Amino acid sequence: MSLFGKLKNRLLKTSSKLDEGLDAIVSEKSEDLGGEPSVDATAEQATPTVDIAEKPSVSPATNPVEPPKEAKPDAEKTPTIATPPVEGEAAEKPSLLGRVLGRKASTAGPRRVLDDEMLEQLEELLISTDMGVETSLRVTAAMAEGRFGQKLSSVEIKQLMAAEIARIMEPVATPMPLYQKTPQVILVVGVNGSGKTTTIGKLASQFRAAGKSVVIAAGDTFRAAAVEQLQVWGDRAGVPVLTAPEGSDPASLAFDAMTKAQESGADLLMIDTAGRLQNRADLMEELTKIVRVIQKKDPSAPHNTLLVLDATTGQNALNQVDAFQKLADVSGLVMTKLDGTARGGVLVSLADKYGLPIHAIGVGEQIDDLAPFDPKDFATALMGLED
Ligand SMILES: Nc1nc2c(ncn2[C@@H]2O[C@H](COP(=O)(O)OP(=O)(O)OP(=O)(O)O)[C@@H](O)[C@H]2O)c(=O)[nH]1
Repeated sequence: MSLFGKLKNRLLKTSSKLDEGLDAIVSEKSEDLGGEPSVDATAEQATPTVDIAEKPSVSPATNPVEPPKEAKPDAEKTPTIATPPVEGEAAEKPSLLGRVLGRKASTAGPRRVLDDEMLEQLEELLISTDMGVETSLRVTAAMAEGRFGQKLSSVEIKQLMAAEIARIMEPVATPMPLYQKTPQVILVVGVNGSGKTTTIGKLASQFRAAGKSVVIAAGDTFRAAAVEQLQVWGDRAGVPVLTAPEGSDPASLAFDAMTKAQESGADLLMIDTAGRLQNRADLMEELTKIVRVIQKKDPSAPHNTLLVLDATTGQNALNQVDAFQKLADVSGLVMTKLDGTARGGVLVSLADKYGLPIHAIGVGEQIDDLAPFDPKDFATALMGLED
């Protein structure tokens, strides 16, 4: 099955929620006209299709290949870990949304005149997928522009919304940057249960597949179960996991791990951290100390601080971004558990509000269930459009 097919299947809950809601809204006051669509649903084709790996940055904070600070090492030109390029794929595969929007909208089925009432219902529908009020308003307003009073079918509405969602998300869809400097240190933060361990395992496996040598440090030293779980994932990925006795200082483990990674010539060091957001002062101290000690070995480290978020927490994910931005210098996001949630809209909200790079999305519990974030595929799958 294609990646898009997988993504679509896995975003089924959000898209079927939208599907049912849209059908109900349109058929509430519908006219089954058939014939030509009264709106040009292909107009959004003008949305620029940007090659993610090569696109220019929208702001320094979202540019993965440009060293954000002097202290950061030089970035390689073609670094894509959560998006390992498949040979020939880019050339052969036309833009998904382009294909979807390039197709004539289905002329069959009921249509409804776009008016204030319908617009409000559409806003509510998007809000129900955790897209947030502001972002939902933005999407529906863009969709309605120049189309007020026109008759729209569900498919046309989906296409217009998908185009707007893809437009919002394009600037944040950036693969995790790889730097020439080794070991590249990746600090992984996020609340307990968000999927940090799983994501580290999946990433390690992708790094290995890309020919990189990886070391993992089990920095949540206070929870034996968390360490064991990380070891399981390290085994799966074929990557060594450095641990320390339960209750020992995570910063000291990070220092040892950094030493080992340097001595063994590892390309990447991923450091798992505790996620006790309930005790922020402690967590902040812990994270600050980890950063301080690894900087003794390399002043430019950590080179990435990945925040792992759980999509099933919906809008609460935004609070977590707020909180972790205060605790650490978050450089990018991974959103997990997008499969099986009806709250996938939160990712749009996050992109709209914070503009932090989204490096990858977790779409299952298996080792290869970490997908590159493709805004067009995501928007199309989120809206339940066909490939
Ligand atoms: N369906 C699904 N489950 C996921 C995904 N990512 C992680 N999980 C599951 O979420 C649960 C928590 O994942 P962990 O990786 O242990 O989360 P953590 O943040 O390390 O949690 P702690 O070890 O408690 O700090 C596990 O049961 C994972 O299998 C995903 O993308 N999809």
